[in-house]
Amino acid sequence: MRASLIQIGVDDDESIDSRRERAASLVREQAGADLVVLPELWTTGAFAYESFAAEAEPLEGPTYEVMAKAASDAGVWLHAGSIPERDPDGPLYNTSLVFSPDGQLAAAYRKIHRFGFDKGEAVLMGAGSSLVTVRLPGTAAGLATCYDLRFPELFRGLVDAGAELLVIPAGWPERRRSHWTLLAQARAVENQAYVLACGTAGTHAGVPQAGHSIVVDPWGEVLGEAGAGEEVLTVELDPGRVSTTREQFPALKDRVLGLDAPRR
Ligand SMILES: NC(=O)CCC(=O)C(=O)O
Repeated sequence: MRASLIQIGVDDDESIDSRRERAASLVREQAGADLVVLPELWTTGAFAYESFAAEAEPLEGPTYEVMAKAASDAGVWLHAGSIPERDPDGPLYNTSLVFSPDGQLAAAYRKIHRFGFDKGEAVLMGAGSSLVTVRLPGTAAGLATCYDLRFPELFRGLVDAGAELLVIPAGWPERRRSHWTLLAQARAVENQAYVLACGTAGTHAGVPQAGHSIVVDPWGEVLGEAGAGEEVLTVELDPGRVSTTREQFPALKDRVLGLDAPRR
């Protein structure tokens, strides 16, 4: 299985329309890959809080249309990263879209853990409440977004639902790059799953981005890591390695659930 992570540059001096077209061209260039991944909120930038409301789109808005066509033109499974979604009956959401190679929406995931503590995304967007997995040929992917990476219980839920690939679009800042790499490897090792974590390059809203998109195998080995700039990271995965790793080193079977709370 060939996966290509498009670590697109998100800079304030490029219009969203231009970046959308450029992203679609980059997806088309990945024809021959099995799975293509874009990052979190790559239209606005994950930290461009002041533009979320103005640039939010309905689920089936312009990014959906362009990405559905790009997926079918390239004949790939496309995790199109996330968009600021405007729910007609509710708040904004940070919503990831996955398209099948015929351009049909296969899954949508609303980010559960919103970043910013009491500011930014945490107050501007609503929180998703549902885990999402999507069947891919010969495997299953679990979806998470950026700050979700810090919450291991979410990934355990995805593994319990059958996920073997954990796909994480992000807009992770350079300031905390060491956490990004460490957490991506930790999620892979503890869940004995592939981690595909795709970030952005460039600087938007004054926040330099880490880049360094990374693919980690179920043993925790880094299969590929991008640099800081715009780049397409392509790796070969063997989904069968998830079950062999889980059989040969069956730590997941030793989980102990429902522990008693400490006595006071
Ligand atoms: N967009 C995000 O979720 C940023 C997360 C982040 O910066 C962090 O967890 O650190």
